[in-house]
Amino acid sequence: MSAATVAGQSIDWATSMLVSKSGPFGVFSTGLSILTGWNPFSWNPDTYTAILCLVGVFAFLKNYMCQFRTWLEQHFTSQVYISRTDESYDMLSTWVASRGLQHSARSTVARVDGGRNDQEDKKKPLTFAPWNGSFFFLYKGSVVSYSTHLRDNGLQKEEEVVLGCFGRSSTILKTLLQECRVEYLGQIEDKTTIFENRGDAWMKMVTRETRPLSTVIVDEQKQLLVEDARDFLSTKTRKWFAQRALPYRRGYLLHGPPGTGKSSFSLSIAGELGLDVYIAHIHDASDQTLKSLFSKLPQRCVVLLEDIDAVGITRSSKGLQEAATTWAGTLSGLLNILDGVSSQEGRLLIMTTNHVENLDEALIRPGRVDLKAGFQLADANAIRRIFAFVFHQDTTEASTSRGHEVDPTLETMAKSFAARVPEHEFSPAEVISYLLQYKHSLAAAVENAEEWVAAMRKEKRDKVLK
Ligand SMILES: Nc1ncnc2c1ncn2[C@@H]1O[C@H](COP(=O)(O)OP(=O)(O)OP(=O)(O)O)[C@@H](O)[C@H]1O
Repeated sequence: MSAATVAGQSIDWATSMLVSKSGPFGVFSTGLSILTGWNPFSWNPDTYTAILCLVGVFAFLKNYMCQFRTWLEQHFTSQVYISRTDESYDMLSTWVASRGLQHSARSTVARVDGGRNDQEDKKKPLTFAPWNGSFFFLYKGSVVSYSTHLRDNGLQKEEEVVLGCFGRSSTILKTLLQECRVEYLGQIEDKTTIFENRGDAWMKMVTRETRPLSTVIVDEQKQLLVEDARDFLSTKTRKWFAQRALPYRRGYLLHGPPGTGKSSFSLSIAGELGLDVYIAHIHDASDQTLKSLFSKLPQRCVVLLEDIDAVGITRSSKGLQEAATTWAGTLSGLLNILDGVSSQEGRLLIMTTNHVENLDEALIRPGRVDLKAGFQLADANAIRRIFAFVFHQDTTEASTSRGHEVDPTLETMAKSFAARVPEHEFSPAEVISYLLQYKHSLAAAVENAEEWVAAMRKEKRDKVLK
């Protein structure tokens, strides 16, 4: 059949290409006519004209329909807006996911959930969240709409969720969000949530099991720091500060070589006191960004500024000096933020550094830093405790059967191991890393200790020579 016969019209060569059986549209038209019994290429021109008119009318009305929808929303529905960077977003999305509601959304965004890979068979689990569209669900008998879109906040585009319901009262939405909050708090109880800054917003990175303080091998002096923090957060102390109009803030400086447990200790303190941790990466933060970040901190939290020396704040004979650095902020700006009114009440600031001697006095003066704690390379006692700690699980059954007695064999081996590893030469992280190779063989860990020490010494010497 020729193209002209198919169309029933006299047509030019271009049209003939379109409708020719060998062309894509010809194949489409033939397929469509076989499947549905009607063939658009056999319609007369009036039909096309009518369709075009309808499309035109719809295009014309579309704007009015959008305006009408907005008007309806404004006058007959209520909304609650939830920003992606606010923790209420996590509360809502956890609630939505727990009920599988995200499957009602036609368009979803997939993410690998790095925070939930605690089960072996669930490596890199995927989570799906509603994205760029809307869906409806029933909540306590009310229809609730859930829609997401990108909101331009002037600096960047940010995901925003809009919850909506019919009527002028948003009570049902607030009840829903309260329920999300309660459920979320129940799920993160006994866990530590870690936030990091993305630009001037705090993003939840992970919620993980609280690390008990007993798993960080530190000397008795560090226990004083924990007690100080506990006392600071008590209601009595808060009132004491309020009565004297003193800024209710506390600052700690943890200093010492890499791998001695400064970060682990900070996270454990937060866990012990039931606080969330806010890690501020100040290297690429301008003064304005930092100010905005500090003003968004919740009351009662731990703010962690790691490797504070690395941003280029150095001591100088001329006083404050910002060394040649790529840091986007300034020392004076940072000091103002730490002292300033925008800095939230009830926050514990923990700064860590490998080079306390390089820090400017102004940064660590009392008021900004109230207590300092030095972390050292492992001494004999620490080496022995680390050994007992690492191999503790292998002997759990034995120690349980004897109550909570210390396993004498483990103790003897720990002492023997400590006698073979020199004091103040290796960090706890290095010792742990060595022991983990032998997690199923205590005896080999002790036997090969001297060999490991020799290899480590050589490696360190070679590094210095390079
Ligand atoms: N005192 C310690 N007790 C138990 N584990 C430790 C200790 N010190 C280090 N570790 C382990 O070593 C690893 C690194 O420790 P961590 O990051 O806390 O050290 P750090 O002093 O903060 O290092 P850096 O200065 O490089 O940031 C972690 O896995 C931690 O569990």
